[in-house]
Amino acid sequence: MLLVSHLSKHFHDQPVLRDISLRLAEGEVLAVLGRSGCGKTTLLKILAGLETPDTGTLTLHGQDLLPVPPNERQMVYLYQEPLLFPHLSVFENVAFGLRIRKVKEVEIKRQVTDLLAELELSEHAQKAPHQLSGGQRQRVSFGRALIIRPRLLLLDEPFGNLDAQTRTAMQELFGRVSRQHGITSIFVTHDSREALTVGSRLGYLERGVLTSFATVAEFIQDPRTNIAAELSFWENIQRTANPTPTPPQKGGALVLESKNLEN
Ligand SMILES: Nc1ncnc2c1ncn2[C@@H]1O[C@H](COP(=O)(O)OP(=O)(O)OP(=O)(O)O)[C@@H](O)[C@H]1O
Repeated sequence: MLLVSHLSKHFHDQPVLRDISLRLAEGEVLAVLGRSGCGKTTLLKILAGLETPDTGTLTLHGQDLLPVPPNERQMVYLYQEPLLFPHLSVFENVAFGLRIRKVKEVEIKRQVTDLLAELELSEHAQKAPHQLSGGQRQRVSFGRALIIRPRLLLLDEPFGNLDAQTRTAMQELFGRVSRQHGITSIFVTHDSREALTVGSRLGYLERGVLTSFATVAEFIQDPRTNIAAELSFWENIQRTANPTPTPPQKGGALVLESKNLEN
């Protein structure tokens, strides 16, 4: 369980996070939607230990995180550019976290092979990162994170550089694999559709203030998410493209209608 209480952060005299509190149970994915500059990255950096808050507390499974250095927090922070070792194969990139933990060779082979299959990367196992597409590199980076079973996965617009179709496929894959592995994560995004696809919990960050939504319906109806406006835009387009055919009417009915109008 992650507990964030009354977290605030200023840069110089600019408030960037204001009194943020949240609670995330194990296995939940909190999707945080927000526009550019709202403080999403700063929130993730504080969780990862890369920035310190001015005020507030952070606990993970009851442990106070603030004194814990980033490399001991057992979190992984993924962002748009996948960080891979260029000289290692896909297999060895994913295996890396197990090798430094001195896991036995036979176990490494089993875990990495299984995970590569889940991430649809088996046929690319021996390739170097430069021989992969952007979506494949991002899947390797996800595999590197999953293999060490992080206590918290932090994702900062991880699919932002991918084309729309690859992005949709990655969102589905992320949702499926993180559910299977029971990974607790915070996923920040500009894209409301992405938030709805990946999030089991939903939040909106605006000028450093986090709103948490109890239901998907609340999220959809909040005008800041822009979803209701977008739905009505598509409905209008559909109506224009496929106007409802006027039901065939008898002359009498039409006459009656025009009479009524005249009255
Ligand atoms: N190290 C820093 N020093 C000073 N100001 C900073 C620093 N880091 C971030 N900021 C400011 O804090 C605000 C929030 O930045 P942050 O990177 O958290 O935004 P974001 O929501 O992730 O935006 P984007 O989606 O564009 O990356 C911005 O106005 C930014 O200029």
